[in-house]
Amino acid sequence: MADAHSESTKPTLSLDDLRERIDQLDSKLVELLNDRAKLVVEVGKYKRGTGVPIYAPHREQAVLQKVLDASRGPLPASAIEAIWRELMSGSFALELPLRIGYLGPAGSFSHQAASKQFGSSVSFEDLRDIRAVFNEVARGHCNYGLVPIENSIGGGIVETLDAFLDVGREIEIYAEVQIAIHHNLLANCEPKDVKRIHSKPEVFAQCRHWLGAQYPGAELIAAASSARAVQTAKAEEMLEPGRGSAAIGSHLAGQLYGVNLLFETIEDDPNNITRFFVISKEAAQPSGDDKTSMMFTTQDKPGALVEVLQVYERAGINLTHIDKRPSGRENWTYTFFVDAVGHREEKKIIDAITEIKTHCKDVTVLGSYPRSKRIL
Ligand SMILES: C=C(O[C@@H]1C=C(C(=O)O)C=C[C@H]1O)C(=O)O
Repeated sequence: MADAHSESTKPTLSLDDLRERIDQLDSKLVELLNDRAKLVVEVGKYKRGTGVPIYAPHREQAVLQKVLDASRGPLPASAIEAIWRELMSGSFALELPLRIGYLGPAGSFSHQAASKQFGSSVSFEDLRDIRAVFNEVARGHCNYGLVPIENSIGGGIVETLDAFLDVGREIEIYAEVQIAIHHNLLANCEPKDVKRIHSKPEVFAQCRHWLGAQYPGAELIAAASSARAVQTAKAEEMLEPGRGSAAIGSHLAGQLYGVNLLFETIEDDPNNITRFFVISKEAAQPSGDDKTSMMFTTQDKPGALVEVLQVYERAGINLTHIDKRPSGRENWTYTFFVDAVGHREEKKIIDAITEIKTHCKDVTVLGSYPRSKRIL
C-alpha cells in the first residue's frame, strides 16, 4: 500500500492548487474550532455556577478516545493527540485561567510533563521542591500541581511519598500522567570539544554506557537538577568559550536556555518512564477505568500486612503499585502506599476499604483518578 511518502503517487493538482485547497480547509477549520470554543465557554458558565471542576480528566480521556477512534489517517495518532491536548488547553483559558505548579526550575522533567499534559494556554509556576507543590495546591494558590511518583528505573520518589504522609489528607490525587524520559547532550560548543558534562548523578547513571563510549575522558559534574545543569553549561561556555561545557537535560531545557542539541536519546535504556500525579483539592469523577491510591499504617502484629493484602485478593482487586515509608510516628512502623484498580465510588473498593480499616491503625484514600493509558 502506498504511504504518505510514496514516490510513485504523483500529485493530481499543481502546487498552487494544493495550497489553495489547504487555505480553504484552514478557514473551515478555524470556524469549526471557534464553534467548539463557544460551546466550551458555555460549559465554563455551567461549571462556575455549580462548582464543577474546570479540568475534567475523565472527559478528556473520552474526548481523546473518540477522536482517535474517528481518525482514519494519514495523521498519526500522536499528532491527533497533541493537537487535541492543545485544543483542550485553550478551553481552560476560556473557562477559567489555570495555574499549574511543578518542581522547577523551568525545563525540568516535571515541567515537560506539565506542559505535555496541560498545553500552553495555562500558567505555570516553578516551585523549589516537591513539598512546595503540595503546599501551593493545599493553600489554593495553584489549581493543580504535578508531582513525580515513580520512575521505571529509579523506583519510588521518596519526597513525594513523604509529602503524602504529611499533607495527604488535605489534597486529592486527580489524574495520572506518564512521560517518556529521554536524555540529550546539550552544549554551545562543537561535539568534539566537550570536556565537562553537568547533570544529576542519577542521569549520569542512566547514560553510563553512552558516556563511556563517546566521552570516556570527560569530567562529570553533579548538579541539583538537569535544568540547572543546562543553565550552568550555558553560563560557563559564555564566560569562558572553549572550556567545553555541556549538560545532559531535556529538549525543553535546551530550548528555554538557548543551548544546542548535540545528541538525543543518549540513555542506555530507552524505555525510561516517569509516572506523575496531578494533585488538586477536588476529587476526580469516575471515568470507567480508574485507579484508587491509598496509604495505610498496619497494626504492630505478625501478619498485619498479609491480612490487608488478602482483603484485596479476596475482593479480586488488582494492585498496580506498592511502596512503603517509615510512618514518621514510631520507629519501625511503616506506612504502605498502594494503587488499586477501581474507583472509590465502586462497591468493591468501598467494601475493601471498610474491611482494611479493621486491620490498620489508619487508612487514608489519597484519590481516585482515570488510569493513564498513553505515554506522553
Ligand atoms: C469543556 C470542558 O472542560 C475541559 C475541556 C475539555 C474540552 O475542551 O473538550 C474537556 C474537559 C475539560 O478538562 C468539559 O469539561 O467538557
